Amino acid sequence: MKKIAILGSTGSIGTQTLDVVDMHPEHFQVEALAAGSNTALLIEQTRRYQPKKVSVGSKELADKISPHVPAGTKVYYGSEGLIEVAAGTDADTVVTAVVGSVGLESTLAAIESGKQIGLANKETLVTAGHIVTERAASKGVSILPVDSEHSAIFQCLNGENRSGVAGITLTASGGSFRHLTREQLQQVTVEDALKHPNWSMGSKITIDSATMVNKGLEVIEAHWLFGLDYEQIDVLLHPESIIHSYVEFEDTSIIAQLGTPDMRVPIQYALTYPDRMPSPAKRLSLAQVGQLHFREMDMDRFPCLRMAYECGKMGGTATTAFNAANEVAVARFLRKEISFLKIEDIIASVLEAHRNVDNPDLEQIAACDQDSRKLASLL
Ligand SMILES: NC(=O)C1=CN([C@@H]2O[C@H](COP(=O)(O)OP(=O)(O)OC[C@H]3O[C@@H](n4cnc5c(N)ncnc54)[C@H](OP(=O)(O)O)[C@@H]3O)[C@@H](O)[C@H]2O)C=CC1
Ligand SMILES: CC(=O)[C@@H](O)[C@H](O)COP(=O)(O)O
Ligand SMILES: [Mn+2]
Repeated sequence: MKKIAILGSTGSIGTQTLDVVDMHPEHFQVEALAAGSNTALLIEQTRRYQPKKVSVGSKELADKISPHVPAGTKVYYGSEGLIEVAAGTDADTVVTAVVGSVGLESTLAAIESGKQIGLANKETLVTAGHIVTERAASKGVSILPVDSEHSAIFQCLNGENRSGVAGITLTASGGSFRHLTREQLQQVTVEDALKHPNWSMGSKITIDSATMVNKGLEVIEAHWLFGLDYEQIDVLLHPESIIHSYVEFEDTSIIAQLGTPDMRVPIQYALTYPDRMPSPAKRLSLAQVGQLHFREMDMDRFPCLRMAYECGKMGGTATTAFNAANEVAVARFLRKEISFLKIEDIIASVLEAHRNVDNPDLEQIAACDQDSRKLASLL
């Protein structure tokens, strides 16, 4: 029986993690759940899974749900509540599925208390990868990837000697606007941007996919998860999202991981590794798929990917600034305050103003995050 805690249980990854639990109730016990503001769903989840601790975004929401949760469930709130859910129970594994760098503190708390991490919250590694990976290593804690591309790479590397790895390639669907030219991007709407061609995901990551920021975040995530140089990490356009990513070895062999696009597969693998169990995902029939397509990534069409590589190579607080600027810009786009193309303008302007700090500590990361957010909200 594996005991799990989920940060972001009401979101896309959180609810699919609970689908995995439902598939294998004899294998998993839910110890704790954290959500932001979806109190109705959190109450439903709490009644069903009877966790020992739950947390919501604010005191008001905690007061609202308290009368409706089972007597054995303690209710917490805010950033302290998130930390309590991450670190304050007997959970073996914490699935980090909140969106944004708000997940950093609770992920570090989970690591500090020796929990394995099922990492969906890529922004945490982007904003403070050196600190998160160092602390995990010093605590002997594994960070198991949930992100589909990183799960693919993780699976391809299974049993391989790392010295034989030449490089990895992350596949990218191209997002909602992959058929549009940059001219045409001037007219696009929030509603159109939220229609991802292959995956059903939360709104922030769906916009990140359309701007190619998602792949940029994933390049940086891969750098930290697998200890690879940026020169060893490539991105390839693959509209079908069937090949989830692949590793190329020194002898020219390539090992890829394939499957229908269904996040329950990588989520489950992160929870059951090194074992595999049946999944409700649809089986892949290559005969039915017939053809797969690939295109080289055009950095002029997707300048956010170029900026992500530049920040990753620069290191220091550059990736923190990139991430913070993007979080604010995407939130503004979703509120219909700015156009789609303004997202990349904001990121570029914040990076231009950014003064890099090498090997930053958490305080310097927090300062950079705040400054970048402030500027991004004014542009
Ligand atoms: N969705 C996917 O398929 C994939 C997602 N990821 C990554 O996983 C993470 C989650 O994405 P996704 O599930 O799509 O996002 P969603 O927006 O669907 O869900 C986000 C979750 O985080 C909760 N949340 C947000 N802010 C806070 C907060 N301050 N305190 C506590 N909880 C909070 C939300 O609660 P509430 O709704 O109650 O407010 C919700 O449960 C992201 O980092 C994303 O990049 C990676 C690969 C694939
Ligand atoms: C499901 C998943 O892992 C997402 O991060 C996905 O990768 C988004 O798709 P694209 O970024 O390739 O459009
Ligand atoms: Mn991904």
